Amino acid sequence: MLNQVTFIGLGLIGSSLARVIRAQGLAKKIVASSRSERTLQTALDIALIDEAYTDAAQAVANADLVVLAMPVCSTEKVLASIKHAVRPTTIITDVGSTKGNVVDAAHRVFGDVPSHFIPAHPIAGSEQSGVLAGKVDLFKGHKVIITPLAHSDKQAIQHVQQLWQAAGADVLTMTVERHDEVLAKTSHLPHFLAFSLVHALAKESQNLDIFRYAAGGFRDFTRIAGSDPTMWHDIFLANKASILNALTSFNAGVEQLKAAVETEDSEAILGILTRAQAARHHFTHMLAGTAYQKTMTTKNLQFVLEAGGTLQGNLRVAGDKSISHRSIMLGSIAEGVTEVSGFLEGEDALATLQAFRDMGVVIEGPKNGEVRIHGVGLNGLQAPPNAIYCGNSGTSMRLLSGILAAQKFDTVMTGDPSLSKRPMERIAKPLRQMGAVIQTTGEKGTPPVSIKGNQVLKAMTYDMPVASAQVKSGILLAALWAEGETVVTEPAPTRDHSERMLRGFGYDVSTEGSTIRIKGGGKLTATKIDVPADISSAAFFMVGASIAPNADIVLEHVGINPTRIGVINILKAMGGDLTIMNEREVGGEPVADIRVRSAKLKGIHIDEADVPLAIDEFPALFIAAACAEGTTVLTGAEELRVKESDRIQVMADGLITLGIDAKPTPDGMVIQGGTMGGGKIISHGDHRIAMSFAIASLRATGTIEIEDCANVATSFPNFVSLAKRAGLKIQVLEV
Ligand SMILES: O=C(O)C1=C[C@@H](OP(=O)(O)O)[C@@H](O)[C@H](O)C1
Ligand SMILES: C=C(OP(=O)(O)O)C(=O)O
Repeated sequence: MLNQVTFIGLGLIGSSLARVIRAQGLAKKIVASSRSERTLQTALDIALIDEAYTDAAQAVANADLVVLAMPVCSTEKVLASIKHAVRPTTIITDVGSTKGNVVDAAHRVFGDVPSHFIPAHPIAGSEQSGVLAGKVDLFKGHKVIITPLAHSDKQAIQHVQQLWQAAGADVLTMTVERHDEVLAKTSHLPHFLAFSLVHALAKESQNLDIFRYAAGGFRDFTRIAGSDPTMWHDIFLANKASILNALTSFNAGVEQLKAAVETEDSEAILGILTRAQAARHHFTHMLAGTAYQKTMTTKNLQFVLEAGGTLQGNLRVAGDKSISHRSIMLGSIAEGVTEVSGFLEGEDALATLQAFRDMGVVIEGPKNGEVRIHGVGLNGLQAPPNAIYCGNSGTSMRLLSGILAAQKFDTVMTGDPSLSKRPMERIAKPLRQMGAVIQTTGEKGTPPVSIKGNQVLKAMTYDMPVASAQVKSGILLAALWAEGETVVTEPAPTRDHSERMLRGFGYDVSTEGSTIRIKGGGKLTATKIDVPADISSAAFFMVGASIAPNADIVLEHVGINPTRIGVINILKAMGGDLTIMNEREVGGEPVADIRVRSAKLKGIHIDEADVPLAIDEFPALFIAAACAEGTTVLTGAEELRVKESDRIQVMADGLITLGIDAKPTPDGMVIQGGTMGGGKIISHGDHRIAMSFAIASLRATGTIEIEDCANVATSFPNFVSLAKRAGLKIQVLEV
């Protein structure tokens, strides 16, 4: 609690902060000084302040904290006028949108910037101005940037931080220079453009008509041209250099789009628009704190499942994740336009899509699962502007490694905290053998992965030590650019979507037993891809319908590639009632509708040959085992320990919480079937753990709460709505 806070200036920002201080009783006395007597009188009338002065020096005399909240260009004058009136311990802060000129002003007035002067900038506002426009919640959830100097007083910094935190703001610090450069682009340039667009239109003779017919686009684009002219006049001058720089690069962008329109270059126009649209969506995600940027926010989703319920009806689950990733990758390096339908609009596949957009590929959509990829050929990828962010997706990072190893440019790939713990040497090592220069991080060889461009790759013969489709695919992709024939042998069959899809793009790949051969130097020709529903997503419903009483569902258009059907084999071996119907082939991949009804499951020793064919389905299958009569034993599945979470440990922990006797082993688990109660499950941000325990509720006797479920959007974004429609008693809470 401060004795006295003094505001110099009491417009929108100052009066909003005064309201926060008043509402929370942070100061005994609020004093203000303003050039406008009317403002001061109004503030006194509404009891926002206790004392008012037109003379700033008088207002600051007894202040512990002075907040400069007037237009930035007045800073020097105001500081000069209060210089001798403030105590040396008084903290002075400001709210200006530019920081360099404020610091310069302090420098000129005081000789050196006082250690108790802490510049700050709340990034909040509205086009309204004045003391009556202020709102107590104006800063809630907004960012406030503090730009302390090297010699700033630590305690003073802390006080200013606490003040803004009390206002509900998200406080961050950066240097003065960085602040001015960032704000020039994100705030000052848009205001500049809005003012100048409205001005240009208003000058035209038929302006009245133009404004009358102006639609939403005009409104959205120019809202901020209604902002306070004095304030913006000051900002434009105060941050002149950075704004002019930002304007120069903006102009270059305008010229580029103008040239594309002039020459009717559809490819270029679409390229600019789709990349802008994607960036804007990405930005919306960031603001909303949804899964793709989850690690940057504290937002978390919790699933709450009431016990009981059943599953009924026809369901088409989300598109196959593995095939969706590959459709973007191969489509991008093919010649011509590839059309994809049934694409999985989940965060993992979108991370791959974004990676290729970053490398200059024009990709339209996804819209209702449809994507059009304007392939650039094997030599057309361009250096991405930044590190490629793979989010939660191991498939993106390992397959991309193969492609990036063969490019002319250097790249770095990063991931979220889960992916950052996963092993990448398994792909880096064989790629090095082909001549790639690729570096993983730390003793465990995890992300970030750095790849040096401009290497000549050579074909190789490689016996894979782990049965991994990601490693196999990464190598096959690198082999497209390698001299000679690459030969890969796998220790057990893994999903062969890459091989099938390469053939679909007209590229010759041969498979004989466990050996795959591919020659470099060919070309891929664009094609059409129909992505089947993902058997890994369908698996939750297969298990759900098997364990729930009176269940009867049909899962439509599910991919039943023989390298993916472990879950069907295992459930059938446990006594599951599954019927495969309408088998057909779409674009080189077999699909079918699968009817699943309730069944009395029994425990089994899972055939190790089924392990790679059901590698992602074990979390769900463990739930089936918990509901089966007798013991289920899984061996040979140590790979589960290096997925999005340690799926052996995390599933065992969850099952034990629900009262099941589950014993983790180094390479699997032993589960005694029994009765599941309720409880709180920690999913460790692993989508498959979250969905598995959600379907467990169909047989549980108590409520199940599952923490950390936002990542379900990586592979199955509409899981909740589909599951609810089918009969799962699921609720989602934002916590
Ligand atoms: O190639 C693929 O699309 C995948 C391969 C598997 O990983 P591994 O190659 O690590 O077994 C699987 O777990 C992953 O979800 C998808
Ligand atoms: C392991 C998985 O995916 P990835 O390796 O692509 O993160 C999965 O989806 O279960």
